[in-house]
Amino acid sequence: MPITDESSVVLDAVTKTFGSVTAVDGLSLRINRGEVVALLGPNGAGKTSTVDMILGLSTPTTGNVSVYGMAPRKAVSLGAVSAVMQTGGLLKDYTVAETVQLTASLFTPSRPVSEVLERAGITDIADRRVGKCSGGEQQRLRFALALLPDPDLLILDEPTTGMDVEGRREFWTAIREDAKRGRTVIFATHYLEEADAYADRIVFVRRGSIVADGTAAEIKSLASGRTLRATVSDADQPTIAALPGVDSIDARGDSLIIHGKDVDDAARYLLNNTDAHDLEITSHNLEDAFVALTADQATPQVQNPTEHSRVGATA
Ligand SMILES: Nc1ncnc2c1ncn2[C@@H]1O[C@H](COP(=O)(O)OP(=O)(O)OP(=O)(O)O)[C@@H](O)[C@H]1O
Repeated sequence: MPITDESSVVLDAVTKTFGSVTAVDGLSLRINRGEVVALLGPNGAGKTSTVDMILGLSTPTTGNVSVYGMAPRKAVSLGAVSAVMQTGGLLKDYTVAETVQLTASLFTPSRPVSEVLERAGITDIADRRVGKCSGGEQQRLRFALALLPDPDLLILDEPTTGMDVEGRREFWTAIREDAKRGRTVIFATHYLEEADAYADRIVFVRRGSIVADGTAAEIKSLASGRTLRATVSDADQPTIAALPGVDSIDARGDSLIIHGKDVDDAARYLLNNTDAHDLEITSHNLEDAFVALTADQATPQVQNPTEHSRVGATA
């Protein structure tokens, strides 16, 4: 269907409660066309609840969700949105091609079977029975099925759970290749490396709210800081602790571990004034950011803006 709205998905102050549990807590988010967005967060953060509302499988308790300016269910019924779910929906005795053929007969219009098999990278296993396919192959089959209506928006909820490394890599290669055509992709994951490798934008969700929104590099920079390790026997720790940029010092035998936003001054001090050697400076990675963002105490450097268009991480 021709889509004119620049935004694929808009969530406006969306809350979803289940009894006394608040799964989604006043979440606002705008996803533009062509973005590949990871909803990243720990277990129970509210990712699936959010995805379900975008798919029209459930409705917000308060707030509003629109997909291409429509109610989600309408967008799904028009073929503008497809989903690749984790489990279910496949009959083990059919072959891969028969499964796609059968599903294609439900859609009018539908992309050709051979085309979606090709795009999902499963042409070579078209004659294999579904029951004999690996987890990764079955997920690529689900991906092929999701492509039949040629959706503008593809939604994947933890699509690679239980898959081995190779299966995951092949699955994501197929998704990424397809996304190059301009399809909007939203996927929920708690695999940091998946979000890092495959998303243009990471929306970090914690306890039903967005705590960070930006590129992987921007999210990583939220765990901003460096660690300086050195072997040193004569360092004056109070002097180092007072240097600009230094947050904390850990002494372990002859090793000194200095943490801080910027440890260049500390390195300079050590080299000029002590017998320090074997200096090593490391920066934090996405995993550090994940730990910082999911820590129980709210991290002071992370804001929680109420409106999330492509704002970048808010450090
Ligand atoms: N149908 C439901 N009834 C009751 N509570 C629910 C229901 N669905 C979700 N919840 C609760 O809402 C919270 C958010 O769950 P949700 O599945 O959205 O999180 P998630 O980020 O997808 O987690 P995971 O990574 O473990 O799948 C959790 O506390 C969960 O137990």
